[in-house]
Amino acid sequence: MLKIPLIDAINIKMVKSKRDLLKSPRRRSFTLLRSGVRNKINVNSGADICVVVRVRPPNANEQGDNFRKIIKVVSDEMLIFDPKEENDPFFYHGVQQKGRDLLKKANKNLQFHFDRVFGFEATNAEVFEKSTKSLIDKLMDGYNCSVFAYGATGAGKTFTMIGKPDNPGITVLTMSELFKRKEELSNERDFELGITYLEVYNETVQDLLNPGSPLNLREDGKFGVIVAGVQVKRIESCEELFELLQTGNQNRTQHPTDANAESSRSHAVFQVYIKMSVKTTQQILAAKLSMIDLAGSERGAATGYSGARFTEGANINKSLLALGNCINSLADGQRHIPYRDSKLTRLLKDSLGGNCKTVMIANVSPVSLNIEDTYNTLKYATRAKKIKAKLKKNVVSCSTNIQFYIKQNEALQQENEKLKLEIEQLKSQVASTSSCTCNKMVNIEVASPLKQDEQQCEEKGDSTNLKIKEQLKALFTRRLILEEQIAAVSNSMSLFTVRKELKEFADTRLSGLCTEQSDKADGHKRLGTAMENLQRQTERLENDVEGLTKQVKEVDTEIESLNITEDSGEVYDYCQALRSEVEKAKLKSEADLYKRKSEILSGELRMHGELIQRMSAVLKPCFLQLRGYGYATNDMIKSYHDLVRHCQGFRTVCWKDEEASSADSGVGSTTTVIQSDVGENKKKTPNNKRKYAGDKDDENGLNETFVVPLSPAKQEKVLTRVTKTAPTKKLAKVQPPKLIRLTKENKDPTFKSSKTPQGKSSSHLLMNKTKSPITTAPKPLLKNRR
Ligand SMILES: Nc1ncnc2c1ncn2[C@@H]1O[C@H](COP(=O)(O)OP(=O)(O)OP(=O)(O)O)[C@@H](O)[C@H]1O
Repeated sequence: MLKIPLIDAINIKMVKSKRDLLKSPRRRSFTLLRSGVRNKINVNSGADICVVVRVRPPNANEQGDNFRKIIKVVSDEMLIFDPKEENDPFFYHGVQQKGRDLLKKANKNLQFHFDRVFGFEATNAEVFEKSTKSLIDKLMDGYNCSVFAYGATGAGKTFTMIGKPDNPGITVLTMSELFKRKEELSNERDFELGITYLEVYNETVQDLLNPGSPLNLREDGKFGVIVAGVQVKRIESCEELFELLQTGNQNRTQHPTDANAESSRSHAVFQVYIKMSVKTTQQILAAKLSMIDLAGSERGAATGYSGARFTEGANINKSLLALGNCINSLADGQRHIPYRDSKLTRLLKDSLGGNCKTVMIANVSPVSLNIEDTYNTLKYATRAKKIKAKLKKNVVSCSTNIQFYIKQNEALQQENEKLKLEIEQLKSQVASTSSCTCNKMVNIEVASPLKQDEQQCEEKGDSTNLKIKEQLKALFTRRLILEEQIAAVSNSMSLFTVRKELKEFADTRLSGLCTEQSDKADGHKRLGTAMENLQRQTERLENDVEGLTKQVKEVDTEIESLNITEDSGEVYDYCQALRSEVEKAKLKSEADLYKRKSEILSGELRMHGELIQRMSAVLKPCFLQLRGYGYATNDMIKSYHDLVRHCQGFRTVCWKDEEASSADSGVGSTTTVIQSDVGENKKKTPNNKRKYAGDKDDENGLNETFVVPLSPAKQEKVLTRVTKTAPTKKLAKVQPPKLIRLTKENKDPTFKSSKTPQGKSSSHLLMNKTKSPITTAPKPLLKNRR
């Protein structure tokens, strides 16, 4: 059996003494009434919550003499519950008695005062005028407002809140007033309105405008209660709103009850979010209006339901009990309000008491059939009257506003930069997928002249040209596609080659660094697998290129077979235009390749930079420690200083006979090897500076032999420059230098292989005197390494 939750909730607060606890709830409430407030349950006129009561007219079942009226509306603010029946004379032995019939239950004849009492005849429009219309002012000032419709099932809550299309309820009327006000203030403020329409059914929250899976409630320190995943719909007009409300109501859970054939079995929560920017002050005002049509309270025992209906009723009562408890706690000014007891109270946390202007509409039935429900509702409403609210304007101050905009601006700028970058990336992607683009381009660019030609040809009645052009177009389109494919494949191959080289370098680096054989082996293995993959892919691509090139040849043969020469006139021009399109596409893919290569290489360069930094971080402390403890050999110190100078940008210069060791030291790539032979009479002077090809001021430089690992073209250039320098010319008079291109093949005895880190010899250019300096033991004049 279900309890009557609201009575319990209210009565718990009515316990005055221990003895009261022994009494039944029914007697307890009478105790309260007797103790001073009998016949006048007054409301605290200073209370913040506005409570109005609406008495609905009796329905068809309640008409007639079966039920007596239990509500008498005395004035706009007062009603009498279960009034005394004055015209009900009591006769005893045929004589009219002054007292009442003691066998009949006494009428309660209780006065209830509210902010407003509406009788049968009151329309929705009147209810709106006297209850929720004033909320619009509050909303415009940035205060949250909420409206509750409370009452037993069939008491007229939905009729009051939603109404019918020909008799709209207070939700629609309030909203249309809001729109009216918005229009009036449009010169001063910018408005944004969004609505949500939710239902709480069986302790789950559903979006009525976008039905789906149940939604979760979250609490946010800043924004209060948040319904995760709810869709806020923007609305611009009242008509739009009415449609949305109707849609929502159709999705609402309804089941017939004894009292109402269309009873809503869920709590419907309609919320409007209003954001207003005051144009002059830049203030932002935010407010929320919540309009709640609660599910009808019911007495489980009376309904006699079981199964799903029973659970449904139990949940409705549970949430209404929780709401009653919250109202009691708020009315008593307690600090802890048990909002978390149900989904309904959690959802309405910021709409009930606290920072909110609240209107409660208590709907009651006027006849004795529902006397208990009506009495409970009136007591509930009386209790709610005591809730105090602490209204707080939701204003975003001007300065905060500026900060907000500054932040927003920064965020937007960042986003802008990001988007710019993305656009650039997309552009390059589009360029790299030029195959399709170019394809389209040909089709477009070629199609348009072809169309013009078509017309011209038709005019001239010359269909042969048109036919050839069509053939040409088809062939060149095919060729273009093939060229694109070849370019894509060749580009990939070319990139693979670069990658392979980089991998080889990486392996050499690793070998040079690894101290453990196992590490080396691991590195080699990894590299081996990567290289195998690259090799396989390259081979596959090579096959592809072969096939594609064959196809290109076939296309070319077909084009040639058309025999188009300069004499072919416009057909020739057309053919040339198509050819240049193909060439353009080829050039573009070449450019793409260079771009891609440079990207890879700059990545590698960055990585090298990092690597060097990390190596220095390891090497320097090691060296300092060794030197500090006196373990560093002279060679070590020399090598370290060479390295430092190398890093400073100096090229290392070594004597020819020292070249091998220099190469071994791993700095061979920029080593300039100097071979001196005039040297018999020249002493190695430690303080001599290094000499380079460009040095003009020291004759010592004349006798030097440079071994420069440069490309042949660059070598020639360097040598030309060297031979033209003044001292060199001087020497040339005496003994002109002989240029020898050194390769392994020419087996020149003076050739000394400068080994690359991979151990490969590279071609070097040697400049020395005709007398072979190597045959005599070279005596370096310069001490060029410290
Ligand atoms: N003020 C009124 N004037 C005329 N008819 C009314 C009035 N109030 C309610 N009714 C009628 O009473 C019936 C029940 O009303 P309504 O559906 O609004 O009840 P309810 O409180 O929402 O019930 P439930 O909680 O079960 O959904 C409806 O047919 C409605 O048209």
